[in-house]
Amino acid sequence: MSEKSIDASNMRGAQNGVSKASGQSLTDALKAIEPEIEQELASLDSALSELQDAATVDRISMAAKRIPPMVARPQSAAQTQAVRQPAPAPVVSLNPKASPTVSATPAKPAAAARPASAQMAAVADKQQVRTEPPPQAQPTPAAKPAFTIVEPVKAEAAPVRPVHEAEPVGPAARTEPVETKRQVKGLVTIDGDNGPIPARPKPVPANGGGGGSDGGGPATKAAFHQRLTPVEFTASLKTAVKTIRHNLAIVMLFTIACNVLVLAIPIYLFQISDRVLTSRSLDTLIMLTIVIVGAIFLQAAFDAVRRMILMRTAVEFAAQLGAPVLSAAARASLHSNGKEYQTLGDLQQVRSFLVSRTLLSFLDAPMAPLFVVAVFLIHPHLGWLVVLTGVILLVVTLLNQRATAKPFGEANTAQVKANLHLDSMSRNSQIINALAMIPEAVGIWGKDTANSLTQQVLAQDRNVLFASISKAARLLTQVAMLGWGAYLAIEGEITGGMVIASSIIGGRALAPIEGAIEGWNQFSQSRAAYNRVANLLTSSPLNFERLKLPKPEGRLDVERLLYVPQGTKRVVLNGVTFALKPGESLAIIGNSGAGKTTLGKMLVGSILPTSGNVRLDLMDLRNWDHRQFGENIGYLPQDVQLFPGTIKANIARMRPDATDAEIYEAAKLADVHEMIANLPHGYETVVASDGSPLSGGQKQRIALARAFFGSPRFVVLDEPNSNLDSAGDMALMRALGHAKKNNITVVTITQRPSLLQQVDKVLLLVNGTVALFGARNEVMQALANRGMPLDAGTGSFGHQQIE
Ligand SMILES: Nc1ncnc2c1ncn2[C@@H]1O[C@H](COP(=O)(O)OP(=O)(O)OP(=O)(O)O)[C@@H](O)[C@H]1O
Repeated sequence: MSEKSIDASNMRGAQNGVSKASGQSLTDALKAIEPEIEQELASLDSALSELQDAATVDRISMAAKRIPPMVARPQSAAQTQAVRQPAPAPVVSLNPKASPTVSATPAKPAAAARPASAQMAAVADKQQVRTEPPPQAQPTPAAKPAFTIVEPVKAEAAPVRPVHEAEPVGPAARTEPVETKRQVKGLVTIDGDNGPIPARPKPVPANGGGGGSDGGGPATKAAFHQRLTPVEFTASLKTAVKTIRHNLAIVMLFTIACNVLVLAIPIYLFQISDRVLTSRSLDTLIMLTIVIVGAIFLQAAFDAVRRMILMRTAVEFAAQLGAPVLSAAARASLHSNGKEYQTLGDLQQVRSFLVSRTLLSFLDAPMAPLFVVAVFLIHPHLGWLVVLTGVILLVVTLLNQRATAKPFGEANTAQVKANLHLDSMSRNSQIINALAMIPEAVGIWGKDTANSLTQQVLAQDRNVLFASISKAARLLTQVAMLGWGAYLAIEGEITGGMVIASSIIGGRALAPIEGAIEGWNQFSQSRAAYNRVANLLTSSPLNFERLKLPKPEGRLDVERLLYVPQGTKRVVLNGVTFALKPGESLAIIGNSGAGKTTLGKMLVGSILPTSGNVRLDLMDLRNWDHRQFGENIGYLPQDVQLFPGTIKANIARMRPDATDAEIYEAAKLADVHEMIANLPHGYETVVASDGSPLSGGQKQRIALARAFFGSPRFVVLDEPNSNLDSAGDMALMRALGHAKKNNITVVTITQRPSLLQQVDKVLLLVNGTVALFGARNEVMQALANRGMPLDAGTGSFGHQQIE
């Protein structure tokens, strides 16, 4: 092609009367680059033939065979997902270090399978031709493709990654795992999803149960629970406090040095007035100035170092206690309105105090006696003046503390309430907007905020008043020292320089006390914040280690449950007693307000009974290791909430170590795999905090899969079909059937008689007491005998008749 164009250009040149000389030089130039062009053509030919070779079926299967050792080994969820994700393969092909084998070869089979993906594959191929030198397109040894797989694993390190991000290159790569999964032993395939899911070796269940997670423990440890990490909040607190103490000790050394160097200025003044001015010695002045300049630099450096240490101490304090405080708050909020979460704000408060000017004043305060001694050395009268003012300032400090502690405390309480309202507003933003409740919501928040601000103004007024008194006292003292010093100078007891120096040193002695008074508010708030942090950490029930137990079988014993909510006299549950064998299923029925949800919460330990016990495998729920218990049960609450993140992360209870196989298993068990597969992004669909883009029924079904994640032995489902259509209802029935097959003990709270077909036993709750309990048929017969057949479809279980 190049040669032809060269000839043509020559011909055109001749025809147009272009000068011979210029036509000749062009031909010469083109001839000169001819070898290079030929070489380029040869290499392109070679590259094309390589690509044709690479597209053979043999190469595809070779590529596929290389995958198993990589994907079958235990990996984190993010890693396994990365292997499954389609996007990275072409990315690898653009990497000059990586073998192009895996990305290039599937392009042609993909074209057959999915026309749309063929275009993408072609793009990938073109990129390959442009960017990959031919020698690297050769088939590589088995170790090379390992790199091509590991590469995307790194790229997939981010935990949540919607699949649409990968779409431009996705389809070409999607065909690759399809080929792979047919040949790879030990891989599970999600139909309709993007690729193979690596299976993780399952621990052998001690009781022949459904297997799955036993709390993250290795298979060799049979069914015994392994804690992820020991929980020791008290130890974390001690470590953090130790760090602060240690760093404060170092800061104190720098503070002492700083304060000693501060004396340089009064000494300089004293020397100038009493020595330099009298002797008129320029040399002395220069020497003194050099010394004072050095001292000032040194003091500034020491001051900077101590501030830097304090800043790092504050960061370390927050870093060490952040996770423990959040964990303890999450646990403590179980029995309250969630105000414990604000303890994270307390941590912030302590952190701010650690870098505040107030703390520096507190640290400077112990050095005050040094300055007082210095003033005493100048003249005892002046020393006593400073001591007297110091005492006055201490009294002012105490009065300030008394006058401000209460309003500051009240301001803080009101602020906590306002923050809780804010939190609830953010959670209920949809309803607030739909019902135009913004003015009311803002009003409630405004009331507490106004209370907080009123108290703060009151406290700050008092604080400012006392701070002004202390400042005035200090300035008056300095004036008094100058006046009395002048008198003493007139009397010849001290020199003029001494008068000025003593005034400066006296001011320096009193400054930390004044600073402490000004920052008292911050100090008292930080002290209270620290106390709340310490209380939360030391009193957390997570601190107490429980015995490691085997994976439960699912036996449930409920004994004489009484529940009277705190602060009320209402008996919600009264003498509730029943038992279930492992694998048995129970439906709790009853009218609205009968106490079903309360009982359900009690069965999963989210509220504790006033008296009585709930036992799983004979062990009271209070005595189960909290983590182990949670891992072995499932719960679908009445009010379903999903976490912001992908569907797969939600099913996996946000556990980073969950494998795709476990997620798939839960989805299958809950019979929601088909529904998820029909979503445009399947398991990678990202759910927002309000649950969008899922419908209420879809959310409920995802939450059902979450309840079945990790092969739980005991599951409580509260109104699991309240949002379901008939298809969802059927899927739920099948899910209950799967649970039965897997020997899972299931308690279903329902108002709908249709679900009762799947259960072994039925419990009728009336006004918090067990009215009927027994085998399904017996209970139904008993109800029919009383003129309340369940199949009437009314959903009413008749309080009056039973009572
Ligand atoms: N913390 C509490 N403080 C006061 N009353 C409570 C508390 N918890 C539950 N109750 C009361 O206990 C009763 C039972 O509530 P529960 O939610 O368990 O009923 P339910 O049978 O699940 O009703 P529904 O079928 O409508 O969900 C209700 O009257 C409720 O007001």
